[in-house]
Amino acid sequence: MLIGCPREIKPQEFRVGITPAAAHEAVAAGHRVIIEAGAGLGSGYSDDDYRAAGAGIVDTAAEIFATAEMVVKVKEPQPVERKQLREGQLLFTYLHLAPDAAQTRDLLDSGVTAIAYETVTDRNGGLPLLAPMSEVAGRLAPQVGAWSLQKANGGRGVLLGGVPGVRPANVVIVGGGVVGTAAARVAVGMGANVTVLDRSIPRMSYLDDIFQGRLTTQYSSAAGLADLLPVADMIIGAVLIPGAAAPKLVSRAQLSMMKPGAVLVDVAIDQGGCFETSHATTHADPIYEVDGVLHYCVANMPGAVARTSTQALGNATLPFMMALANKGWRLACAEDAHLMAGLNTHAGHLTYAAVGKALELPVMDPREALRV
Ligand SMILES: NC(=O)C1=CN([C@@H]2O[C@H](COP(=O)(O)OP(=O)(O)OC[C@H]3O[C@@H](n4cnc5c(N)ncnc54)[C@H](O)[C@@H]3O)[C@@H](O)[C@H]2O)C=CC1
Ligand SMILES: CC(=O)C(=O)O
Ligand SMILES: [Mg+2]
Repeated sequence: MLIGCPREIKPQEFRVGITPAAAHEAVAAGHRVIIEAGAGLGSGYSDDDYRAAGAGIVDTAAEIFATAEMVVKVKEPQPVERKQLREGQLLFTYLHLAPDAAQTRDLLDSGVTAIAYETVTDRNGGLPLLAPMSEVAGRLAPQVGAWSLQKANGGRGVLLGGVPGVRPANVVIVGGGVVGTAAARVAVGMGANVTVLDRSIPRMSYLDDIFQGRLTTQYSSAAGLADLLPVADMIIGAVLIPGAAAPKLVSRAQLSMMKPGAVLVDVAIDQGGCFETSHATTHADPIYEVDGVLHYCVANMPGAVARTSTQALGNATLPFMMALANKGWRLACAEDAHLMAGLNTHAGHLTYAAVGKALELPVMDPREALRV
């Protein structure tokens, strides 16, 4: 199979979809790999690193979209990329379609077969291609939140860990999955007073066990979260209902209950955000203020630490990329229900139920799509 990887063009996105190590494995298995010149530079990989792995370097993304049978990326295709996708081509990348009607329309119009990293599942009920980036974004969340709390950045001038004789900051984490757990680890490590809200009691038991009393767990209800708004210095939004638009857990009216200069870090922004006042921002201009409360809503947080993130993502995507290349998407998905869970669009059909529900579009059963 001809596998292509263009340079990411989303603002400040420095990750790359295929590492030299992954290119090497694909070439060793008899596939051809083409990489856009400079695609790896932001993650510290030169064109020569890819050449040494047996990949070809091409000058333009257009060549990749025109020729590759499978396009492997990191972020959702941008409008100029979407115009180049076509029926019979496989796209393997993050999509986050539920909050993105325009992208969904374009993918359906193109006819491309699109497998979304974030909806591929595993046998433990996890999301193996989302998890590595959630590990990164979760660790970054208290770090960017702490920076936002600094006075010069508009925050309330609170140090996360406090100092002897002065209380630490109160950090509330809504959603105790992969992002929430990683965020808790860093926030606890920085000395903050941490509360994690979730709706899964087994998950809260797990957190209670591993943190040994260094954080508090609380069942996530609207009333319980409202009680925490006046005391929180930082709230990290880390909820997920796989593939679906994020539920809105803090309304605009509730911002007035918060301390001026407190910060909301909405990691769930890629699924539309879990605070009513969230809208996606970029690394170039990450923070804005509404009613005195700061919002950090960068939808590609892991891009900030591109080298770590590219390696972590590449480790997770490699076995699935190889299965798709070795078997073709139909056989690979027919043999692996977890990979099939990643299928979001095929030949003009939407094949992911939660996206159809969010966007009020008809959905084809992915098993039926295998026959189309
Ligand atoms: N902004 C960025 O750069 C990145 C964003 N993300 C996003 O972060 C979000 C979280 O991802 P993961 O932690 O991997 O998901 P996860 O599935 O591991 O965890 C989500 C948790 O939310 C909980 N939950 C669901 N509804 C809830 C509610 N109403 N109240 C409290 N908890 C609730 C679930 O029980 C689960 O424990 C996703 O939207 C993901 O796409 C992930 C990586 C990077
Ligand atoms: C998960 C995601 O959207 C990201 O890593 O950018
Ligand atoms: Mg994202």
